Amino acid sequence: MSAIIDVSQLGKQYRVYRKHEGLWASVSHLFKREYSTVDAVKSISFQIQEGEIVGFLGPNGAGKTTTLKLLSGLIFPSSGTATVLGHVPWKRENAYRRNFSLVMGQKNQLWWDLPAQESFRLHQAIYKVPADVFNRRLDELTSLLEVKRLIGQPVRELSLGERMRMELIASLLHNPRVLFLDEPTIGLDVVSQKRVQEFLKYYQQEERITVVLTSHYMKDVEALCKRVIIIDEGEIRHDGSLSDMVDRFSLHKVIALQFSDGEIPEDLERFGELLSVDLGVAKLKVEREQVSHILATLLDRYDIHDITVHDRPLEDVFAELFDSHRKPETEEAVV
Ligand SMILES: Nc1ncnc2c1ncn2[C@@H]1O[C@H](COP(=O)(O)OP(=O)(O)OP(=O)(O)O)[C@@H](O)[C@H]1O
Repeated sequence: MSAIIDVSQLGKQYRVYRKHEGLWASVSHLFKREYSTVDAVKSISFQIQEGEIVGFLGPNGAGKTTTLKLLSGLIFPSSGTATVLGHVPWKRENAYRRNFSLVMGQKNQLWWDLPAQESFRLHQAIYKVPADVFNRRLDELTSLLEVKRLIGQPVRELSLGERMRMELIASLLHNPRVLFLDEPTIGLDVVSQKRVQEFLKYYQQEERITVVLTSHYMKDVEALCKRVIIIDEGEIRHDGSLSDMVDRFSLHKVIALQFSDGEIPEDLERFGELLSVDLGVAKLKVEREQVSHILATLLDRYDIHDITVHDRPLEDVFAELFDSHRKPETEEAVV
């Protein structure tokens, strides 16, 4: 089976204007500008099969949005190739446009001052969706996302969560086969995040569409993605199952302990970092390779009522993985 998304050695460089400190430097650089290049994406390759939902993860500035923009044909690559549904995205063929959608959590595609239903009708016209199909899909999507009563209200009056749900509807009305989601739950409260996650899960399973999702919320990733591609500084660091990712990058585990006498021993920190003590349960962060040795020693040494070993939360695994890669921001971007 050929891949629905096939990316081969794709690269994107941006030209950035180098800014110098001080008035004299600013004036002289008005006449002689200095540029440098940023490798936003460096020769990445991956394939995604039809019906997969893949988390595309990485720290700020890793190259996620750039990759999604390339795959949506919004920008041209500097090197390499890609096809989505057999189309080269940056050729911007109509047949491709009709079959994918890009939703960016930080950008609106809906008209701010108009009710969402007006934007939906515009989409219907652009994508030439027949009236009966459009009405049926709109009815289905607005019920699933529980926003039926809001589609006549100007978008600017909606809450962030309601607006995001409208954005999703707009992106799905023409029944795309591939959906790129860039931070779809950014800024949403926990309840709205969960609603969006549940909708995406249901919709993706029902329609078997292919989804590439970037998110900094690990709850989104845990709820939706079996496979994750991790990108950092424009390069792919991991492509595989979420559980393999945790196994590979999580250097620590957490041991939760409850002592029979309810007391926390004073010397517990000699085994690892004491993360918390809550309702008589002590959580100890220990090196993964030491877990069995530490468990044996603890059981031997103390009278223990209950003991369990957990993986660290995904957020912590990521923070550990990417912590050392932050760069100071000294350059100003130009498009
Ligand atoms: N238009 C642009 N001009 C110059 N540099 C850019 C431009 N867009 C992105 N970059 C740079 O390319 C790199 C990758 O940016 P990108 O937006 O793809 O990262 P990201 O992984 O989506 O980050 P985030 O999680 O913060 O959204 C960054 O160093 C960024 O500063």
